[in-house]
Amino acid sequence: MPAPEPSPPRSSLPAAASRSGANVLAEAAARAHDIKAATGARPPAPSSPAPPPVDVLPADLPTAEAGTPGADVDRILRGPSGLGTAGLHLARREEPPTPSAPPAVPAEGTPVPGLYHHPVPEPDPVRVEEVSRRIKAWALDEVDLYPDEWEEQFDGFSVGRYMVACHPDAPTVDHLMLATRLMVAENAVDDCYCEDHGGSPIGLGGRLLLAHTALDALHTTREYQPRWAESLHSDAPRRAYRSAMEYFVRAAGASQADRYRHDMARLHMGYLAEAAWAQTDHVPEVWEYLAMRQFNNFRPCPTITDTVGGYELPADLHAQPAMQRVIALAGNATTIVNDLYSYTKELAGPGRHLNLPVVIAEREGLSDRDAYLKAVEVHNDLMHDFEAEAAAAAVAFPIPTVQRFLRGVAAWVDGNHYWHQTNTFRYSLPDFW
Ligand SMILES: CC(C)=CCC/C(C)=C(\C)COP(=O)(O)OP(=O)(O)O
Ligand SMILES: [Mg+2]
Repeated sequence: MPAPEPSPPRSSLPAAASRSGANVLAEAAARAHDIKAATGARPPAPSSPAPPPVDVLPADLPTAEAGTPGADVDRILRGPSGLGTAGLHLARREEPPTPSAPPAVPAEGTPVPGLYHHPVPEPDPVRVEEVSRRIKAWALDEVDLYPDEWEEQFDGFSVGRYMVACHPDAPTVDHLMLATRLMVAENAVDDCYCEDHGGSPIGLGGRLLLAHTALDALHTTREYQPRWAESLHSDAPRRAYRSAMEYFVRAAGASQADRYRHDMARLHMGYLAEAAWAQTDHVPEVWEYLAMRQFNNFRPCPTITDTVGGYELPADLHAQPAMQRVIALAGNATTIVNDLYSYTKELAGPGRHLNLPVVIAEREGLSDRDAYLKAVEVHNDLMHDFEAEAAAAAVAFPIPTVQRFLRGVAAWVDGNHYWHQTNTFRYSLPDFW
C-alpha cells in the first residue's frame, strides 16, 4: 500500500498574507534564505572591470523629524532592532571600505518651504564619482547617447549623485549601475521624444511604442525580425533602452523584469495623455491632471529597489493591493516633488507646460503663489498617506523582503527629494516666500 501523501505545508503567515497565493507560501518557506539575502545579494552581470573599492555607508535610512506624522512610521520602516535582527536590515556593502575616502561636501539648494520631507545623509562621494565615471563611459562608448553640445546638461543632471542617494542599500557599484542606466535611458526618451531635445506630441505614440519594444521584445516572423532588431540601434533613446534593459534583465528575476516592463508601459501611457492634452492646449481638471501624473511618474524607479538591492520581492507580494497603494502613493509624492522643483524651469520654457501648480491656478482660479502653496499641501498629504500605508503594509506582511522593499521605496522617496533640492544646475525655486 502506498505511503499516505504528506499534508501540504501550512503557512505561518498572517491571514492577509496567506491568501496571496503560492509564492507567498514559498516566501514563508524561504524566510531563512531571505534573512541571509538581506545581508548578501544577487550579483548583477558585471558591466565593466571590477570597480575600485568604495566606502562603507551606514545601512540605516534617515529618520523622520521628531514630532512629524512620519515619526512612528519611520520606526517601523527602519526595521526591527535588538538581538538577532541585524540580518533584516538593508544590505551591508560587499565592497571593502576605503579609509581615505574624501568627506562628502554638503549639498547646495534650499528645500521648498513647508514641504514635508526627510533630509538624507550626503551620498558617498566615492560611489558618486565611480557611478558618474561609468555612466558617462556607457553613454558615450556603448550607446552613443548624446552629441558633444549636450555634455554640460548630461553632467549637470548629476545622475550618479541621484542614484547613490536613492539606493543606499545597493551592495555594489554594479548594482547601482542597473538603476543609473535605466534612469538615463528614461530621461533620453522623455527629452528626445517628448520634451526638451526635439520632442513633440506629434507622432509620439508611434515613437514610444517602437521604443517600448526595446524593453518588451517583438516576437514576429523570421522575415520581419531583423528589421526590428536593427531598429533598436537607430536612435539614442532606443539604443539606451535596449542596452540598459539588457543589463537589467541579466540581474533581475523574470517577474522583476516583467514588473519593470509593466511600469514602463504605464509611464508611456502617461506621456501619451500629456501629449494629447498639449496638442489641443487642454488644461485638465486637477484630479485629471493627478491621474495623468500617476502614470507619467517616477514609479519605475523605486520599484526596482529590490533588484538594485540584490534581492527579490516576490510577484504575489508586489501585486497585493496594499503594496500597490504604497507604490502608487510613493510614485505620486515623488512626482509632485518634481512639479514643485521644476516649476520655474517649466514656466520659462516655450508654450504652456502642465504641472500641478499651473493646473491648480488655472482650474481653481488661484494666484500663482496660492496655487503653488496648495500644490505643496497636496504633496504633503500624499507623503503622509504613503507613510501611513507603508506602515500598515509592514505590519500586515511581517516578512523580511516586504520590510526591506518598503524601506527601499522610502529611501528612494527621500533620495529623490534630496536630488531635486540640490540640483541647482537644473532647478530653482520661485520667489513666493
Ligand atoms: C525617470 C523617469 C521614470 C521619468 C519619467 C517621468 C519624468 C520624466 C518625470 C516624473 C519628471 O518630470 P518632468 O518631465 O517634468 O521632468 P523635469 O521637470 O524636466 O526635470
Ligand atoms: Mg517637471
